[in-house]
Amino acid sequence: MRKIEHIGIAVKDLEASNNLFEKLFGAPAYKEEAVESEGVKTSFFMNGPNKIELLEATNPDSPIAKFIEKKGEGIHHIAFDVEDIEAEMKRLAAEGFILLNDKPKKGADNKLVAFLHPKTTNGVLIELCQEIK
Ligand SMILES: CC[C@@H](C(=O)O)C(=O)SCCNC(=O)CCNC(=O)[C@H](O)C(C)(C)COP(=O)(O)OP(=O)(O)OC[C@H]1O[C@@H](n2cnc3c(N)ncnc32)[C@H](O)[C@@H]1OP(=O)(O)O
Ligand SMILES: [Co+2]
Repeated sequence: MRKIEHIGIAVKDLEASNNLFEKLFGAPAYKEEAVESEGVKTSFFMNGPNKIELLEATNPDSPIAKFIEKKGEGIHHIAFDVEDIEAEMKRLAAEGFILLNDKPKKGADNKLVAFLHPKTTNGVLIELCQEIK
């Protein structure tokens, strides 16, 4: 794992949160993207070297809808940039972490992604991200 790729924040209303984060950072989201397989629409902000992903649920079964129902809005996951996602998944599985995917899947912002179950990572949902070249 290299650096933090992004921090994911679960929000109820993407448009309202886009306005809020635009005021916070002084610059608008550089991208909006829906990811149907995850039941989310997302927006991305850069602040210096830091990337923030806002996520709104698009259906009641979405992980974001369930998370907001239980815990409310807030930090949902931390994503780490990896060079070789399949090798990293294999390494982490051998270390005893529970992976939520058998293989990498297409995420947002041109990434292949995979998740580790928060019950094996001190209650924090971890995402692995590999840039698609
Ligand atoms: C846009 C694409 C991509 C990107 O490119 O960046 C994304 O970021 S997609 C983000 C949304 N997708 C995901 O989160 C996929 C991975 N998540 C899951 O598979 C599930 O959400 C889960 C983590 C397995 C939980 O699902 P499930 O067991 O069905 O939900 P429950 O509501 O029953 O929760 C069980 C248990 O887990 C706790 N939980 C749930 N989410 C989180 C979280 N984000 N962080 C910490 N803990 C979480 C939840 O509170 C429950 O705990 P207990 O109540 O103590 O049992
Ligand atoms: Co993410």
